[in-house]
Formats: sequence, C-alpha cells, structure tokens
Amino acid sequence: MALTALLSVSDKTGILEFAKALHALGTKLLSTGGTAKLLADAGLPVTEVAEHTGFPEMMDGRVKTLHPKIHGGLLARGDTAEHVAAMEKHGITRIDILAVNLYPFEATVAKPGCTLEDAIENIDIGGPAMVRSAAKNWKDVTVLTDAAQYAAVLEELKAHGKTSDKTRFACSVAAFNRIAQYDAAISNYLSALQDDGAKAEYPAQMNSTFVKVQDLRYGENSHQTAALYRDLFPAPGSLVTAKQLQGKELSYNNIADADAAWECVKSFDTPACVIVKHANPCGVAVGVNPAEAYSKAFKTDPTSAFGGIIAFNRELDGAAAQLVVKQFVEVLMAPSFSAEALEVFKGKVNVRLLQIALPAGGSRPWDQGRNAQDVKRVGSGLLVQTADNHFLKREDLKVVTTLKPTEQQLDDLMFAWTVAQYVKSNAIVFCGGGMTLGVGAGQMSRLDSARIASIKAGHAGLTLAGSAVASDAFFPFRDGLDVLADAGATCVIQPGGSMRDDEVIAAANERGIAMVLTGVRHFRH
Ligand SMILES: NC(=O)c1ncn([C@@H]2O[C@H](COP(=O)(O)O)[C@@H](O)[C@H]2O)c1NC=O
Repeated sequence: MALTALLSVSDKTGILEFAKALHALGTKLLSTGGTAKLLADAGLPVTEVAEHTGFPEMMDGRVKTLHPKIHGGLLARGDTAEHVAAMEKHGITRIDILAVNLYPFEATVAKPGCTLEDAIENIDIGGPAMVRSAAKNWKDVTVLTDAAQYAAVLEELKAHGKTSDKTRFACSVAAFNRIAQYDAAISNYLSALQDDGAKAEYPAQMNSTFVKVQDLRYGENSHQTAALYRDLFPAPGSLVTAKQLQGKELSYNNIADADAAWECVKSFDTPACVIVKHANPCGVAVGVNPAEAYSKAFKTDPTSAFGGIIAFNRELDGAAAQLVVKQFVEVLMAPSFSAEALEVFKGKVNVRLLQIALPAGGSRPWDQGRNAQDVKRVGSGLLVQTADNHFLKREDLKVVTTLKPTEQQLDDLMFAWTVAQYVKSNAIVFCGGGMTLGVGAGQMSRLDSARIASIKAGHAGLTLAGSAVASDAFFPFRDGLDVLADAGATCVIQPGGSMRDDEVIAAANERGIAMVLTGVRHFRH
C-alpha cells in the first residue's frame, strides 16, 4: 500500500527535493499552506491538510493541523485492532512519514528589538504537537525534524520500501530532543522577561541543552564515570570543536587540562606556547616562532612539564615538533600541524594531537570562542557567573610607585598578568623576557605562592634578578612583596584595593620596585 507523508516546514531547505523523491516512490503527499504551495508550484500532486481534514486553516495559522484526522493518523497503533477500527470508523488515514520543522522561535528572540508579541507569534503549537504524536508512535511513524535526516530516510525507503525500527526510534529520540530544546528556549526567554520588558541576565529558571560528544573511560579518578558534552551550538575556536588527529582516547583530566592550556594560549597575539599540568600553566612563553616559544616555556619547569598538555597558537611546524617530541607529552594542541610535524609524531602513536581552528579575526579574538558564562556545581545547586573575559589594556594601568616601569618592564608585566589570569589562586607569576620564570599556584596563602614561585625558579636554575611579577589579587600585607623583592623582582603588577595598599606601596618604594595597579582581580578557583 502506498505510504502517506505529511510535510509541514517553516525552513523549506531541501523539502522540495525530499517531496519529489517521496513522490517518485509512490508516496502520497499531504501538506500545510505554505509548504503545499511550494510543492504544487513545482508540479507535485499534493493534498492540503485543510482539504484532508475538511477544516480550513484559521486564526493566522494558529490552527492548521490540530485535528483528529491528523493526530489520529499519527497516533493510531498499527498492531492494535481497536485503533485500526477507530481509523476506519472515522475515515482517518495513516500518516507514515512526518517532516516538520518549527516556527523559528530561537532565531526570532535572538534578533535585537524582538517584541513579546513577535516572540509569542513564533511559538509553534501545531508542529510540536504533531512531532510528539509521531515520536510517541515511532513503531508506525517516521518523524523527521531536521533536513539533514532526509537523505538517509530516502535511502532506506528506496532499498526496503520502509524504514527500520532502529531508524524510526532514532528519529523519535531526535524529535523529542528537538522539542525539549525548543521548549527550553521558550521557557528561558519568558522566564527572563521583567515587568519593564527588559531581559534579566539570569532567568527565573535556567534550562540548558548539552549534546554528548563522547563517553570517557573514567572521570577525575578511576572509580568515577564520565562523559564530555558540548553546547548545542559550540563557539568556533572552543575546545569541543577540536579534531583529534591521532593518539589515545582523551581522558577527563586531559580535556580539563587541554581547556586550560587552550584558553591561555589563545590570549597571546604573538607565537606562544603554554604547558599545563593539573590545570595550571607550568610554563608559558612567547617567541619569534613556536620552537622558540616552546623552548622558553619548557625551561620554566622541566620537571613539571613531564607528561604535560602543550598548546600553541600557531601552526606546529617541524622545528617545534622536533623539540617537543623529546619530552613525554600527553596532549599537543595547535590550530594546525605541518606535514613535517605530523611525520615527527607519527611514531608516537599515544600522543594525542588536537587541531582547533582559531576563530576568525586573528589569534586574539577576545569575544569569540570563549564561554560567556561559567558554571560550577555546588551541593544541589549551580553557581553561574559571567566568564572572566576581562583583558587588560596598557592604558588601564596605574603606576603608584616613585619608580616608573620601563617599556620593557611594562611588556613583561602585561605578559605576567595574562598568565596569572590562568593560574589558580593564589597566583604569583615571575616573568622576564617573554617567559614565565616561576609559577606559584593554588596556595591558601599568597605568601606561600610567592615563596613557592621563587623556589621553583631556583630549582629550574633561573635567575629572578630583574624579573617582573604578577599577583592575581592584592597583597594584604607587605610580606608578600618583600618575598618578591628578596627574590630579585624589580616590578610588580597587582590589582590593588587592599586596606593596606599604602603599606604595600611604601614597601615597593623602599625596595626599589616599580608597581602598577590594574583595578581588576583574577581569582580562579
Ligand atoms: N497551528 C498548527 O496547527 C500548525 N501546524 C503546523 N504548524 C507549523 O506551520 C509551519 C509550516 O507552515 P506552512 O506550511 O504554512 O509554511 C511549520 O513550522 C509547522 O510546525 C502549525 N503552526 C503553528 O502552530
């Protein structure tokens, strides 16, 4: 018996070709106003839903398909005698295939100046209702909610005259997912609306949709299970858009560390390299090319770099690859890899190579490829904040000491500040000559971070004489500054804002240090 397909789409992409192919297979076509017109104009025999139900489309299209002849045709179970009898009694035709895409609610509310009225009129009612009916009755009905599904379904129809259970079930799941996304968008929009019509930054209810990228072997530890999900529409240049070119499966910790490395390396204009261990940079440097940047970054802390996650913001070329391959590396990330670099790592089958396109607009696209919001789980709750996407400009700096920093010192301070943004608090970062010299991370006391950073520089055989230091937050007392001065630092960048700023500034003057304040803090927990 010939199949019947109901086509009702707002986005008409690919629908004509799909309808033509269905028609060629002998499928009867049913369709709503605009879609029916498109098909009829192309010469296809199509029955309008209004003609099929004997009920006109009305109320500006608010009522088109909401009719028992449509929903009975979608919901009737083929294996239930009572359902089949009801269809016969009421002259209901089985609808075997349903292709629907919904009124563009998400695109409408994304437009600047969208009114509540525009938004409400773009809430599709009949479409989701049909999709739910068809998806519930997946054993009898194939439901398509995305033009990308048309080709595969046609292939099956051509080959077998029907779709498989597996395909229909997969289509049903995709359909319910689409409805969930759609309803989440409506709920988010409406629950963010305030009395004055403005949109609240944080809606009364937050509905998020994430799509699974992959299961992971385990979580942070082997007794924990884990998976990676991505945003429905990931930002270009973000970690989840990475293509793995070779290497072992990524682990949970690999991904967390890779994200830290990638976010940090993206912050530099010039060729840069970031080496991360346990979510903290243990070596960061800029250079004339990736090879030089890597050599400098590695020197900061060769011990910690072992088994590190290494990110570049330029193509990884053969010269840099020849250097990196000498160390044990877990993950290597770059916007691209030269043929020579790929050849170097060909034999290192375990090394994971991740290629991530930098977003258009250069390697320093502050507003692109970064999350707008950060979220963190707390007991039965979610902490939400705007992401720390503050990027300091040189002109924002306030010199507070009698000694003014030189241009070279300002370069070093800006570099140190950029790195400190990606180091867990309390962060103290000694730098010089475009490289990190000592990194103190994640300590409960700033004083200890300062001590650790200086000890680590010593272990790496690096001198801190004449170094520049960034502190991610203010110095509560002068003691932290004294540790930096004792180590050999000559300039410091910090937010300021402590009750004892005067004491700290006086200490800097006393110790011959040039100090600049940013007015912005970069806590990272
Ligand atoms: N009201 C209804 O009964 C109804 N039935 C289907 N629609 C939608 O109408 C759109 C297609 O309309 P047309 O074929 O007229 O261009 C589709 O997005 C479909 O989801 C409806 N529109 C809105 O609810």
